[in-house]
Amino acid sequence: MSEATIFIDGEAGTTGLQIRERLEHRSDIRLISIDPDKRKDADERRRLLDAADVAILCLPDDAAREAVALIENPETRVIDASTAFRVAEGWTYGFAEMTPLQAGAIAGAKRVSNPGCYPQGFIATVRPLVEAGLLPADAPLTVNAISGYSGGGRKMIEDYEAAEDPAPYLPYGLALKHKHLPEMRAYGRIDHEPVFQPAVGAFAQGMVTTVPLQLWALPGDVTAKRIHEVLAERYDGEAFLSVAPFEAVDRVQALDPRSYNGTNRMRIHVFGNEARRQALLVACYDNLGKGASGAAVQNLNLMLGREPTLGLVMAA
Ligand SMILES: NC(=O)C1=CN([C@@H]2O[C@H](COP(=O)(O)OP(=O)(O)OC[C@H]3O[C@@H](n4cnc5c(N)ncnc54)[C@H](OP(=O)(O)O)[C@@H]3O)[C@@H](O)[C@H]2O)C=CC1
Ligand SMILES: CC(=O)N[C@@H](CCC(=O)OP(=O)(O)O)C(=O)O
Repeated sequence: MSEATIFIDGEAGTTGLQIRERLEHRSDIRLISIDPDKRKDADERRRLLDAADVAILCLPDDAAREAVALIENPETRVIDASTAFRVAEGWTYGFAEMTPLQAGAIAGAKRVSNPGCYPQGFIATVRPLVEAGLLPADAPLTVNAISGYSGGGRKMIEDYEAAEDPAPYLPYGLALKHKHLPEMRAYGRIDHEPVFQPAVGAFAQGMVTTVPLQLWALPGDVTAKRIHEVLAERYDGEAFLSVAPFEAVDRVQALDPRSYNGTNRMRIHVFGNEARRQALLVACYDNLGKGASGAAVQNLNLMLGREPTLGLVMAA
């Protein structure tokens, strides 16, 4: 197996560090690093970007745009963890399980945009239902979600860890214009952006997204059980995504947002009340794992033609 040269631009940040941890022991990869004093030096970054087979960008959006513009080597492939290119033309969305064809598209792509953490849970639960005709594309959808504070990067981590009594639950995104809305709409295959109500919790890492559905308002006779069947069938055999048996939570801890921390796993649950004709679609995963660094390594494996699970923790 030939060794691939990988440069992580932003390797000292939250996402970059976690990707580094997942790659540094691998014999099929040669990691090249920037001198910490030069990490914002454009010439040095260009040199390393051009030397890489794959550059993984773990930067704020503007710095990610700048990094892409710096690249001169036409052979350098890119995985960008930021929001900058998620709905941009010429970029492949790096959510491998999104459709049966997506992993193949990522494998052949030059530019891959890692998905946002929250959108993955939303897209994973909603898109198969739109494609199966259970949810009309113009359905008015809502997504409620909670993330650990590491989702806000180094600054939020420092703030939470310095706080004496941080709020256990803090809703935000109240202006309803969160940066994840365009990708939720585009890849959820829906006509309208959902009402997205995220919250940050006083725990470091882990995430739950919830999409409530008023089944009585949908055309046809959609049941929660049918929704569960469609999702279970869609993700059957996937290494990283599983669908729990219908309503199979007997302890509330099963939906602890931290339950998949350190792994690249996502677990989907469907709950329903058939009499009221309501359902809940829930996804539980690690915002820094499947939500960020794990997905980036999964995409890298696909791009390099490696075993998809290489270097990724599978069990919680
Ligand atoms: N945290 C999360 O859960 C997730 C994050 N992401 C995305 O990943 C990206 C990185 O986020 P995260 O790791 O959390 O952020 P951090 O703030 O933890 O890390 C960002 C890193 O980029 C460095 N940096 C900033 N500007 C430049 C520049 N101009 N040139 C070179 N390096 C620079 C920072 O250095 P310094 O601190 O010295 O400025 C820091 O090391 C973001 O776009 C975010 O949206 C994606 C999914 C989930
Ligand atoms: C808790 C928190 O602040 N989370 C971030 C989302 C994580 C992030 O910025 O990264 P991605 O867009 O790449 O997923 C936010 O809501 O802006």
